[in-house]
Amino acid sequence: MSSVSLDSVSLAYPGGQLGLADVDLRIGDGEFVALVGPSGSGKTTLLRTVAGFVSPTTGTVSIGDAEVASPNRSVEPERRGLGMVFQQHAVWPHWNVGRNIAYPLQRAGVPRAERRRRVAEALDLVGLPGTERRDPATLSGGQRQRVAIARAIIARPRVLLLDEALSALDEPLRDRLRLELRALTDSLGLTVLHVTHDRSEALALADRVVVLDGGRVQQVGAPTDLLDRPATPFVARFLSDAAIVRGVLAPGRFRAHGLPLEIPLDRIASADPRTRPRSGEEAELAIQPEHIRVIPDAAGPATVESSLFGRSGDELIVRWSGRTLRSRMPGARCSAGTRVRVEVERAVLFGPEQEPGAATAPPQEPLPEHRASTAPRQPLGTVA
Ligand SMILES: Nc1ncnc2c1ncn2[C@@H]1O[C@H](COP(=O)(O)OP(=O)(O)OP(=O)(O)O)[C@@H](O)[C@H]1O
Repeated sequence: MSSVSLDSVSLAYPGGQLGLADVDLRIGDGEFVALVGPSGSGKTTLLRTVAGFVSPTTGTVSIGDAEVASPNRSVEPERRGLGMVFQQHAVWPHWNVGRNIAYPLQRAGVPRAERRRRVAEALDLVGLPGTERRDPATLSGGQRQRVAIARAIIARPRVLLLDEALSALDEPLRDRLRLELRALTDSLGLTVLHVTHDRSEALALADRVVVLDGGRVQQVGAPTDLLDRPATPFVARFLSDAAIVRGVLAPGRFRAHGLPLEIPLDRIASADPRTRPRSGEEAELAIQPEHIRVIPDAAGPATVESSLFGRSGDELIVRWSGRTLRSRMPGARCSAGTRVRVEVERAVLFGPEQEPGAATAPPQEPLPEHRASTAPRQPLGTVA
């Protein structure tokens, strides 16, 4: 039995904007699933559709065995057996911690003594024992999010919906709460649907990650599958900052267009062996920054344009034949201005049909991780 299912769900907002397009998704009992995608890709819409705040235009939503939404019928959010945590305004400031957490039980008519016992139990679970009488204003941001989590789980929901629930917190608190959240949801056997703009968080926390774009599911898979076998250049670019290089398959090698780069086929995996292009055919390669080796060489054809310090190795932006490439290889240390040569250790091959239109219209959105960095603003991995 699936805990949450969406079958052919589409949703158009009253103004005509497309929120979701033909989404099929099955989330198993006790599974932790993260939803990621660029801004406007439909993450919040999908979560709100499961929650019951919006209704699908076509298709159905089921929780457990019960169909909770279809175009002509919608079960109210509070009758869907869900817990929810949002990024902000999650705790009512005029109520003390205990009353905040007890609210769902109070609405359900649970007697006072039972409410007290369960509030204490929930506070224990989120690591805030004995704080029932505290004013939320006296809590830190992380403690307030723990209160919100306690309130979300107190009614023993079947499914927990998290909308950027950790995003407002600073590192390293966010990191710690991530670990605690995963341990808590595992111990309670909760099914979790977690919306986040943070790709690393999604990959770190989830059993499976759903990548959305334009309201459509682009790929669903375990984190390692998505990184090793992205279904489309978009997924490789979005999740891994992969450079997308177009070229042609020659005997035994891939030859790039507009870049003096040839890669032997034994370093290239196929995204989908059924559609692997043949020799002489046009193709696209996705190359992750972790697989681009930059070697200092005074006679090299490329230059390190910028270098950001990273714990395990520098993050380098390399200018080569009019293109920029990103390299993030463990152990690499290289300063800006260094002449280098570039080697590709691994790449994933796509036939042209795996992303129609990609060859002529690469997405222009900067990668989220680098919005605030000193790296160049143009998207990496697209031919200049
Ligand atoms: N209330 C609304 N009325 C009209 N259009 C909406 C509404 N909410 C969302 N949309 C549109 O639906 C699409 C999906 O939006 P949604 O908020 O689900 O994306 P998202 O992936 O959560 O984005 P973000 O990461 O920016 O929060 C967008 O085109 C958006 O403009």
